[in-house]
Amino acid sequence: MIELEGLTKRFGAKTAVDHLSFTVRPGVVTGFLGPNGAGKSTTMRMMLDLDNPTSGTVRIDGRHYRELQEPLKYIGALLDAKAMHGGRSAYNNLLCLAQSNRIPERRVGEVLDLVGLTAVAKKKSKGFSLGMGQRLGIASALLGDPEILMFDEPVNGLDPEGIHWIRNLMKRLAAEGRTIFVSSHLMSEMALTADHLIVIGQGKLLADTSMADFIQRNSRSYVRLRSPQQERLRDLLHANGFVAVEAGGGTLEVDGATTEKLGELAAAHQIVLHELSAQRASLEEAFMQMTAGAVEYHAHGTDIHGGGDGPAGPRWGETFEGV
Ligand SMILES: Nc1ncnc2c1ncn2[C@@H]1O[C@H](COP(=O)(O)OP(=O)(O)OP(=O)(O)O)[C@@H](O)[C@H]1O
Repeated sequence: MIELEGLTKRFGAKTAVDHLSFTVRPGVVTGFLGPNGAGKSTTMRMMLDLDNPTSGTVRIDGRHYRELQEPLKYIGALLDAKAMHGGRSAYNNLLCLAQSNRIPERRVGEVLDLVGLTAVAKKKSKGFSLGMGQRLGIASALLGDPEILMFDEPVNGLDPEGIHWIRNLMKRLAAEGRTIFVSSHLMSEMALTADHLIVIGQGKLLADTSMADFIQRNSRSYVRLRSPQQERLRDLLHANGFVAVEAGGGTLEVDGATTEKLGELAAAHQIVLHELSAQRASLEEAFMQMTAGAVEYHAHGTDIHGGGDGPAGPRWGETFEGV
């Protein structure tokens, strides 16, 4: 388990991480999401004691990272895949890490096998492709067989087979009861991997929620209609208090209505429908909507939604269930 309490990091006048408090629990994959510059890497670095917090604390199974003896046995991390010593072979890079954490040498072979690098184990890592470097970084994270694993943008540079592999690896590790914390700026990727989400924007916590709840709360649901009598249909909808927005391709979108209600209304007025479907915005859209507040805040430096007539949904600084 990883626990953050009031974690804050300032670089001069810039607050990169702003009073973050959340808990990363075992047994699930927790996605750590935020747009570029949101403060994800800085947070992860502080979790690993690579950066000092300005204030606040991080606890790894109740202890500060510095208090962990042989930390690789508690927490493994892939932060910067290029952090390896390029002049050393993949095997020797891992061996050095293993020796400094009293991990038996046979484990080096095991993790190289696990990440599919056995064939290039003796090659210098500076010649590795980005994807091979990522795999080597993942091997180093797994070396101590830790209960907690952190991955910063692990699919970067991986080919589709590699992406599939890392997704399954993270799920398998979580199913073994480990704590898996993975950052990404891609919601679509998280949708396929994470069970729980922590979303940050401009260093602040925007959401701490299960994936299912996140989708439920943040994605807009609407009905899409297409008709050869589009104008009549639109007038009819307006006359009945619905706001129908033209969405291209001859379709209309209506918020806050059911397909049953709209289908019956059209039928009662003998309007032919070629499409009547319930739609839900994608996770990517939900994420954009949520973090749009942070971007707007950045641009205006004031209350972004003024009179409250902005888009429905979460806003900058607003809290969510579980936050
Ligand atoms: N050493 C530093 N000195 C000054 N500012 C920094 C430093 N490290 C990070 N920052 C700033 O802090 C903010 C958060 O950066 P961070 O790299 O943690 O974000 P991120 O969410 O990981 O973004 P990305 O997805 O682009 O990696 C950014 O505005 C960044 O410019």
